[in-house]
Amino acid sequence: MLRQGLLMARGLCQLMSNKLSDSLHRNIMKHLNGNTRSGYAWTSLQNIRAVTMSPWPFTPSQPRDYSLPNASWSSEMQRLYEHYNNMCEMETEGGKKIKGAWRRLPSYNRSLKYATGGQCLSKLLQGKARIFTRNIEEQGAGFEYVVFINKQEKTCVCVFQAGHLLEGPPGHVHGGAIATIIDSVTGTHATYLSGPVMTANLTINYRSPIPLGSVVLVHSSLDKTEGRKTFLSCQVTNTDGSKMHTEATGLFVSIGVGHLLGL
Ligand SMILES: CCCCCCCCCCCCCC(=O)SCCNC(=O)CCNC(=O)[C@H](O)C(C)(C)COP(=O)(O)OP(=O)(O)OC[C@H]1O[C@@H](n2cnc3c(N)ncnc32)[C@H](O)[C@@H]1OP(=O)(O)O
Repeated sequence: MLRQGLLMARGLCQLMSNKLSDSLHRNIMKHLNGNTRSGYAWTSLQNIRAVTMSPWPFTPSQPRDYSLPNASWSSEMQRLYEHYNNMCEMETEGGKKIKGAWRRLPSYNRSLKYATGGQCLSKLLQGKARIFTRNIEEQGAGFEYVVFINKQEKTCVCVFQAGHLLEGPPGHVHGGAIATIIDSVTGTHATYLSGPVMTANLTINYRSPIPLGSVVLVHSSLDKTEGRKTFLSCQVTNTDGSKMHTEATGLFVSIGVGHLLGL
């Protein structure tokens, strides 16, 4: 019955032009919620989304959005995704916008390639380059994460599940991998607030180890901006906030395109 339902949903989606609206996506997810432990359900959901990205289903022109749920996500990861996603701005099927303070940021394996006006630049700058957090083929083996931004509060939260390839101390996440996710989240946050930036300084205090496979929250908040400089603070906690794993501060400096080209 589930299979039939999914096939029907896919057929319906194929009739729609261009892309699946976020609200419909959410509705399908709700529908599938009872089957979230099933890899089949998630894989099918992904296919539905991928197929509907393009009017012609066999040449998808849109990249994969790595921040959407996949079969490797634990129930805790998925619960938190749903929690923040339900607070995001939504569009009803009638096209009406429902206000929400949060916004989920899509995440591709090469942001530049898919950014407005970035296509040419992405060819100039190492065409084969890929963001390494989004470059591990096996789902769940590396960095599984989704970033939400709160537009009003200028804060950001990332739900992060650390896979088995990120081991440092036995059974725990490598400090470099923790630094990577902090840099990625605060860097994304700073870019959202200030446009193109580079990390000038990242100061990290590791307070308690993060078990491999666990889900943590990475919170980022704006401290201040001063000219080209954006200062952010970051905390990595367990999901109920009772344990501090890592604290960090970051300085991001705004750059022009010429800086990336070495001009
Ligand atoms: C919507 C969002 C989507 C986004 C998707 C993204 C996904 C990807 C996310 C992944 C994200 C990954 C992100 C990454 O991993 S970025 C990769 C790691 N970072 C780098 O490689 C950066 C290398 N450094 C540089 O390129 C330059 O030094 C920069 C650009 C940083 C500044 O060189 P620039 O010549 O341009 O500027 P300036 O030297 O005149 O300095 C300007 C001001 O800054 C102050 N200053 C400088 N450095 C420091 C310092 N260390 N501590 C304290 N202060 C410092 C300086 O005193 C001055 O202040 P003031 O005198 O004006 O007061």
